Amino acid sequence: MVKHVNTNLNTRLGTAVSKRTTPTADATGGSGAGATFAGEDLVIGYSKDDPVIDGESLVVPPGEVTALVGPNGSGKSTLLKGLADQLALDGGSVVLDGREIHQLGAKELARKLGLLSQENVSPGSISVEELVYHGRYPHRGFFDSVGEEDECAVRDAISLAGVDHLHEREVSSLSGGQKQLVWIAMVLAQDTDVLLLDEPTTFLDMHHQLEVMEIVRTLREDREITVVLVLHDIEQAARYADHVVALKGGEIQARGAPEEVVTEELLAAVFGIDAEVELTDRGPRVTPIRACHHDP
Ligand SMILES: Nc1ncnc2c1ncn2[C@@H]1O[C@H](COP(=O)(O)OP(=O)(O)OP(=O)(O)O)[C@@H](O)[C@H]1O
Repeated sequence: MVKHVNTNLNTRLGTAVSKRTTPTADATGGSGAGATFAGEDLVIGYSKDDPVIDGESLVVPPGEVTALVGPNGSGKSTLLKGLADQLALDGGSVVLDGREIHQLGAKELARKLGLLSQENVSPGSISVEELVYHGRYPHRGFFDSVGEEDECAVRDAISLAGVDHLHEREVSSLSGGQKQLVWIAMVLAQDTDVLLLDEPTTFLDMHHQLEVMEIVRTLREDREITVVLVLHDIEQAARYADHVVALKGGEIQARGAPEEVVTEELLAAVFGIDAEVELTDRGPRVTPIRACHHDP
């Protein structure tokens, strides 16, 4: 089963990755591999008096995968939105390849950083292909510059996300999981060096969850894309991420290699569960036993 998944995936990735070798690849904004990305002393929230994130810093290792984990309401999406300039910072700064992101124009930022948000709305009746074009051009006014390279990026993103068979369908007619794959195609079409993915496996069956995580792994290995993703499945986070950052109450409680962070102590303190953690060749295996005291 997994072998079958990987064979399809490699074929799809073969096409998608190859476009990076074109001489014009940098015209898309990509600086190449391993963008540097960090947030320092971040204050982010929805009211200045009561920020969700209050003074946290996060250095994202270039060309690697960092997973944000934590209970509901712990601030993962808020942090991601602040890092993506989707929520104005009330303090601190986010620096991408040596420049503060709020100083980048919308177009330049969209060429460097892609965000898969949880709050996706598709405009009216629109086909999958049209929507992925919107992903390639997240801001109005970009359509005047559509070229062969853009068409290629859209085609590759649709193929990579495995939604070729849906490309003519109206987005509104798709299932939740199918829509999620289309949102993923949208952000892949941006062809950025930094990808921020908020719960990319939401709504997906086990097969597609594995495919999406393998896409993340292969993008990291073949293109050295810098990825920050939010995951609720802690075993998946430990297996696919190089670094795990655990949040609770808007504060970073632990960060480091998966086996350092995913411990029985952390699961009790951050998630409020008694669990057994066994270290295996595939990373920590977590067996939840019961919900214990949970202080939100
Ligand atoms: N649009 C908003 N307006 C006001 N408060 C918000 C808004 N979105 C989130 N919050 C609050 O910010 C806090 C952090 O929410 P956030 O969505 O970042 O958590 P999360 O860790 O991503 O949660 P989940 O796992 O449930 O998606 C919560 O207390 C939430 O109620």
